[in-house]
Amino acid sequence: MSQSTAPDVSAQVAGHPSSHPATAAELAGLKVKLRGALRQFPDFPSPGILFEDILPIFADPSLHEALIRSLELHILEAYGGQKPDVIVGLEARGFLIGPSLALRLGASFVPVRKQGKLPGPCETQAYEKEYGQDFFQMQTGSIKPGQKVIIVDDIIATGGSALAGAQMIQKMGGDLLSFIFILELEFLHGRDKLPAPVYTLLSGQA
Ligand SMILES: O=P(O)(O)OC[C@H]1O[C@H](OP(=O)(O)OP(=O)(O)O)[C@H](O)[C@@H]1O
Ligand SMILES: Nc1ncnc2[nH]cnc12
Ligand SMILES: [Mg+2]
Repeated sequence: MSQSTAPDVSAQVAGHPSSHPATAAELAGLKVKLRGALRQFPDFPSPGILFEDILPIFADPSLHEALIRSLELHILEAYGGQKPDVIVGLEARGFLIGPSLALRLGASFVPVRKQGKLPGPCETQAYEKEYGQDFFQMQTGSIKPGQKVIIVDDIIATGGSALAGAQMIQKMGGDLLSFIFILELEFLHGRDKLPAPVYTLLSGQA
């Protein structure tokens, strides 16, 4: 098992933010570390797409820890020490981030899955992304009315995937606090179509 130097923040999330050792300098250092790990693959999965590969972050426990710590620092600062009730992750790469971030914060994790994977009654939402179309689903009732929700995913490109998640959460009465991504493809202006504040650790392909 890997060693983690991060403190247990579950108490600090509930407490006063000024007691947390969060600093802009710490976050800046973590971002530099994470930026250096990303890889790009031209023409994947189709011609003209420059694919941003975030998987090296998860291959290295210290980078993995840097990622979760960065997102945790942002949430602690953004919400004044209050924690969200639910972290929602978008299948598939959002599942790499969502559960560990939720655990760190003492929040629930709820998945958005591609159509046909979830049992029982579901909410369904069609969406378009940078290189295709698909349908997302959530189990009906997986978000309770009034719950404070943050959506996490690896990348925001056109914003279509994240918008679909937001639409299902809002249909169930969730209070969507924000969207959090590792990387933003700024030239696609995806954040402009999203109905809550957007935070991205890194920007790319401006
Ligand atoms: O902002 P958008 O244009 O919607 O694109 C961003 C989405 O595209 C990718 O998911 P994809 O479904 O392609 O692959 P995955 O199943 O590996 O997450 C990426 O992980 C984001 O979820
Ligand atoms: N350029 C890109 N790289 C990786 N994932 C993506 N999802 C949508 N666009 C992407
Ligand atoms: Mg995805």
